[in-house]
Parts: sequence; C-alpha cells; structure tokens
Amino acid sequence: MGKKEVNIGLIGFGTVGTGVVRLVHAYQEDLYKQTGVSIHIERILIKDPLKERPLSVQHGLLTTDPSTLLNDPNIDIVIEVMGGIEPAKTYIQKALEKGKHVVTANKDLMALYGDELLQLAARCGCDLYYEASVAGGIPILKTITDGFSSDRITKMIGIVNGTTNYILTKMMREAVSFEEALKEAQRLGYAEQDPTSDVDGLDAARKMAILASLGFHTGINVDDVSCKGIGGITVEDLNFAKQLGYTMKLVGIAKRDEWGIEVSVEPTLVKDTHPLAAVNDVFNAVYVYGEAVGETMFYGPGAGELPTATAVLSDLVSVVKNIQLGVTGKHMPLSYSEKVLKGKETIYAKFFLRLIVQDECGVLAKIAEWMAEEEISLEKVFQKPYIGDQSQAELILVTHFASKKSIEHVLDLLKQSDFIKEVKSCYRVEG
Ligand SMILES: NC(=O)C1=CN([C@@H]2O[C@H](COP(=O)(O)OP(=O)(O)OC[C@H]3O[C@@H](n4cnc5c(N)ncnc54)[C@H](OP(=O)(O)O)[C@@H]3O)[C@@H](O)[C@H]2O)C=CC1
Ligand SMILES: N[C@@H](CC=O)C(=O)O
Ligand code: NA
Repeated sequence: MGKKEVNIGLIGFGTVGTGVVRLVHAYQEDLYKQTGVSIHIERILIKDPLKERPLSVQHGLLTTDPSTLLNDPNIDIVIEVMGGIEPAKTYIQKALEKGKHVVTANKDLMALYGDELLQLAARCGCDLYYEASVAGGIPILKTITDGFSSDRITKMIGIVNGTTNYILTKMMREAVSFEEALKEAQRLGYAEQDPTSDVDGLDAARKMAILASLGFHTGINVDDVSCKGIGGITVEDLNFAKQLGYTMKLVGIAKRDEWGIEVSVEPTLVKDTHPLAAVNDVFNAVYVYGEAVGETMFYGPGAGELPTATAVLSDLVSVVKNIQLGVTGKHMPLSYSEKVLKGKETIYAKFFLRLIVQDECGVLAKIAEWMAEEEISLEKVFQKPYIGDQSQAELILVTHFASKKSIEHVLDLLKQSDFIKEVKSCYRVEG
C-alpha cells in the first residue's frame, strides 16, 4: 500500500460537483477505512467566480484557470463534472497525458469519444471511469461489465432520463403543463444545461449507446440509435393512454438477436401492469435480460445532486483502490464483437395508432386489408365519435408484433388515403 493521501482536482462545481464535495467530506472516515488513504480536494475549476454557491469552500480552492489544476503534479485524480464536449474533452486528454486518472459523469463525451478516451487512458496507464454517465445513482455500468460478465445480455429496456420521466409523471398524474414541469426539473438540477437534449431524447440515446456498447461488447455510436423525444406528445395522447391502461414513458431499448443489434429511444406506451410503468418522477430503471439469468431490473434515482455524486464517488473509490493495489490502467478488453445493426424489416414491436377517419362503411375493412397485406394483425380496436365532426370517428388500433418497415408502409398508405383525415399518433407499445 503506497499512498497516504490522494488529491483530487474537480472540474465543475454545479449540481454534481457540489454533491461530490459534500459526500467526500461526509464520508471521509468510511472512505479512509475502505481505501487506507485520505481523499483531499485540492482544487476546483469553475467558470464564473462571482456566482453565489450553495456550499462554501475554503479560500483559494476555486480557480478559473484550468492549468493550475491540470499542471499540478500533486493532483492524482481529475473528476470532470462540467459537461459538454469542449473544453471537457481537452481537459480530460490533458489530465490523462499528465498521468492523472479521470472520473467523469459526461455522457455526451463518453457516447461520442468514449473509445478514443479509453484508448488514451490505457496508453497513459490511467483509469477512466464513467458510472454517473448512465442512470445517475444506479450502479448500472459496473453491473453490466462485472455482474453480467458471466452471462450473455440479449436485451436492455430502460427509462434512462430523469428529466423526461419527471415531466411525463407530472403531466399524467397532476395535469401540470409541459413547460411548468420542465422548469421544476431544471430547478431541481435534473435537466442538462441545454434541456433540449433531455426533451428530444438525445441524452437518453447517448446513455443507450453507452449501455449497448458495454452490454453487447461492440462500439455503438449515438448515430446508431434511432431517437425520438417527448416533444410531440399531447395531453390527448396521455389521456388516451390512461383510459386504455397504458402509461407513457420515454423508453430506451437495446436488443440483439440472430439478425443483429437494434437500439432506440422513443415515447412508448407501457402497459400499466409492466414494472416500468411504476417508475415515476426522477427515477430510472433498467431491465436487463441475460440468456442464463433471465430477467433482472435495476431501479433508482436517475439524476440529482447526491444520487449522481454517489456514482462519481464510487468510481473514485475504484480508482483509489487500483492506485493502492498498483493496477491502474490495467483492464481487460471490453469490445470484441462485430457490430451488425438490424434493418427496419427485422425490428419488431407492437404499435398503437390513433386515427381520425371518415365514419362510413368499409373504412375499417380497408385499413385491415392494408395491415393484412403487411402481415400485421390487430390486438385491439376501439372506435368513438370524433368530437370535432360527427361525420368522422376516432379510431384506435393496437397491433400484435409487426416490423417497423411494415408499420411505416401502412402509415404512408393511411396518410395518403382520402378517408383517413389524420394520423394523430403512432407509438411503440411495451408489455
Ligand atoms: N445533474 C444531474 O443530475 C446529472 C448530471 N450528469 C452530468 O454531470 C455533468 C455536470 O452536470 P451538472 O452538475 O448538472 O451541471 P451544472 O451546470 O450544474 O454545473 C456545471 C459546472 O461546470 C462549470 N463549468 C461549465 N463550463 C465550464 C468551463 N468552460 N470552465 C470551467 N468550468 C465550467 C460550471 O461553472 P460555474 O459554476 O462557474 O458556472 C459549473 O460549476 C454533466 O456532464 C451532466 O450531463 C450526469 C448525471 C446526472
Ligand atoms: N439530464 C439527465 C441527468 C442525468 O443524466 C437526466 O435528466 O437524466
Ligand atoms: Na449510474
């Protein structure tokens, strides 16, 4: 056992950074007992020196000059919790090149440049850990890389964005408007600096790319993830979902089978009896199916100061243990499978369609005929008068499993036909 003290350079002192400082102080003694070293925060890089902060720190600890942190030979580990691509990427590269280990919560960066940074870390003999980047406080990356090393993961289904889950829960349960719910999520520190990445699904897509890469042992990029956000969801959609026994969730799916891998993020109607339907507010959950173990589910807070800080701290403890044992920078290869992505013709799901149709003889028969031609069979059909116009009806269809290609073809036919007045919505159904 070498060191008596490990010095940390913290980049970012916002929601997560503040949580990290609080926990390092609160758990100082436990951390010492686990690792045999004192963990000391040596410097904190911020942007705005005039900002009021919820936590005061010792004079001289804060700096706006990155070189005082990156060039300080006393700093052993850099924790990056500032977010974004640049200058975060350059700071992490510089830290690794200087022989400093890195812990980051940055999924934007890890989803885009994870491979490059991990390779650099290996070349520099350094550790690079990023547990906080996916599902906040749930220790899901360690679970997948270590816990599932004895199994073959076939599917992961997750609610991996806390902000959108919080918004959808507030809209469905309390009829709070989208704007109000988003503002509250921002106030609570859940949302990204630019919350469009939460709302448009990109944050979840980045997390699913990281999960799929680790779970399927191959490099899945954000561009490989088909992604749709919650922006287009209407209160009407939510009410229909509720009446029919579904809950709307932004769901990420990563699946592999004999045709290859599919990864997607999209608003999904989850059956009320499905465990994911009970995941509310800022909570996240990831269902992992292993060939041998079967179904497992991991649940916990997906964002917020202290939950996210626990993930950062747990990585920090891993690095400190590696330093003490003299095994930093030594990792077995994780990426060894060929990447084969599935086409739409082999991506199967159930779908919910809401249509405004001409209320006349033969309409349903024609729709059923188009569906049959694509080998789509219907699980549920509901019809009710359309409030806006008595000559029209609102038709809701839930299909059995159909390929994405087939459903898209039928949607094209529906949109072009004279007797379908409007295709109001089409959602994937889970459960
Ligand atoms: N919030 C959450 O619940 C979660 C966040 N994450 C990730 O953690 C990271 C941090 O998120 P969060 O704490 O919410 O973000 P915040 O916006 O709350 O904090 C960002 C911090 O970084 C500092 N910073 C930003 N740009 C610069 C710069 N150019 N130079 C120096 N300092 C800079 C800011 O300084 P200043 O204070 O002076 O403005 C601030 O202290 C992100 O990657 C995010 O995706 C991951 C999981 C959950
Ligand atoms: N904005 C993210 C923060 C955690 O990753 C979320 O809402 O999940
Ligand atoms: Na996590």
